[in-house]
Amino acid sequence: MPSVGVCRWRSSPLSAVLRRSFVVDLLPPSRSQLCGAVPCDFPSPDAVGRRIRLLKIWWKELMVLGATTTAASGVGPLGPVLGDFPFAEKLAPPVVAPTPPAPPPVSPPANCHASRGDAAWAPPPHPSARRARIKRPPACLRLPPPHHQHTHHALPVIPPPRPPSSAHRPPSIQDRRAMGTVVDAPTVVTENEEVAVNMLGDKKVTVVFVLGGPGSGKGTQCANIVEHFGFTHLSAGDLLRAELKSGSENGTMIENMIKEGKIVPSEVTIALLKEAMIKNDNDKFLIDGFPRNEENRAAFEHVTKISPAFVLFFDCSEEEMEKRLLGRNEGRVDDNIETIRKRFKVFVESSLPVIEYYKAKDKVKKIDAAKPIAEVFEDVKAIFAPYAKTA
Ligand SMILES: Nc1ncnc2c1ncn2[C@@H]1O[C@H](COP(=O)(O)OP(=O)(O)O)[C@@H](O)[C@H]1O
Ligand SMILES: O=c1ccn([C@@H]2O[C@H](COP(=O)(O)OP(=O)(O)O)[C@@H](O)[C@H]2O)c(=O)[nH]1
Repeated sequence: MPSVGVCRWRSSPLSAVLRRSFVVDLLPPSRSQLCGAVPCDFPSPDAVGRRIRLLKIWWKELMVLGATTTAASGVGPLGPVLGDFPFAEKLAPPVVAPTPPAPPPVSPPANCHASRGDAAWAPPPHPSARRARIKRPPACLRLPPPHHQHTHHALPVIPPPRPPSSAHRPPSIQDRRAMGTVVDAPTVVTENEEVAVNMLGDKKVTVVFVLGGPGSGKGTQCANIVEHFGFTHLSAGDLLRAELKSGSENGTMIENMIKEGKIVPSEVTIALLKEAMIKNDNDKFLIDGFPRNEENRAAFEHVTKISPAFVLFFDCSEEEMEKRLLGRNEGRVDDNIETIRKRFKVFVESSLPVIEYYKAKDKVKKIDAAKPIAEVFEDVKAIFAPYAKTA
């Protein structure tokens, strides 16, 4: 039974908050048999030690199950990664807790609809996992079987970007990246709700994604919406530009991606958006220029547990957008004809599918953005009327 356990570690893109994250992607069937992703934020070397010990125990369990490992670029098998872990040498000789015997076969609880052998079902938490107080979802919430799949899950929906060449094709690196994003407490993102139990805890937030090609007028209209409807404007592009100016460790990478019109890795952008939302007291956010691809979308929903109230889509011809961008005069490194053409291509290939995704959920409000600014805003106002400031 070829099961695959993959592990990687990474540091937060925010240099100010140096938190190490260990992510284990367990691909089916191990994922359901064991524990899914292991959420590990490491505030201190002691905590690192505890988590490493836990991971080692889980690793042994995988071995008991006959798992094999697969290495792929940027992702390493668990064993070597543990050895490479930067804090490992700071630990006293690692005390590996005695591995309890593999748990005996257990039947699913009566109130669980999944049956034994069903990929959705998993045995109860291993005692060692309980000791470490890792939050685990109820067994029934883990990996629903295909015929029960809903759009939102405790685990991210991995969109099918291309048909698998064989039934057992392992997920791509992009799939794994989307799957492996760290979560603190698996929670279901609710459908058709403007707000959900989310990363902001009890604070209910309304999020509107503002999408459209480069130069379609997203930023211009967001400024109007802020003024009239009291939203907070979070431009993903502006956050990335600020991050690169701050001298962040990701600065060079961000700069290169922007110059090339490419999409910055999700974890970087999402960390910035997340931080901005947490810092802000407002409960209404316009997220401008994000998500730019399907991976951005799945990772954002997975990490924040926030589903947008709707998507405001500024529809505009490339000809008009090109004219506007060349006349924008903001000194941006990407407002040159060569990069503009690349950005258009990325928009069509990567961002339009996100709009299609939300269209299928009836969440897209399309605006004719080719009209003059004031006329576009008249259409925008009609959409935002329910959010009119009451004060
Ligand atoms: N409806 C419009 N008609 C003409 N020019 C516009 C319109 N909307 C925005 N612009 C101008 O086009 C440029 C790009 O707009 P911007 O809001 O920065 O686009 P985006 O945020 O989508 O990249 C800016 O110089 C802006 O003043
Ligand atoms: O979520 C985002 C938003 C922006 N960008 C990068 O930032 C650039 C500028 O984006 P912005 O939204 O500021 O401008 P637009 O292209 O919409 O005019 C893009 O081309 C990308 O390289 C990104 O990678 N991810």
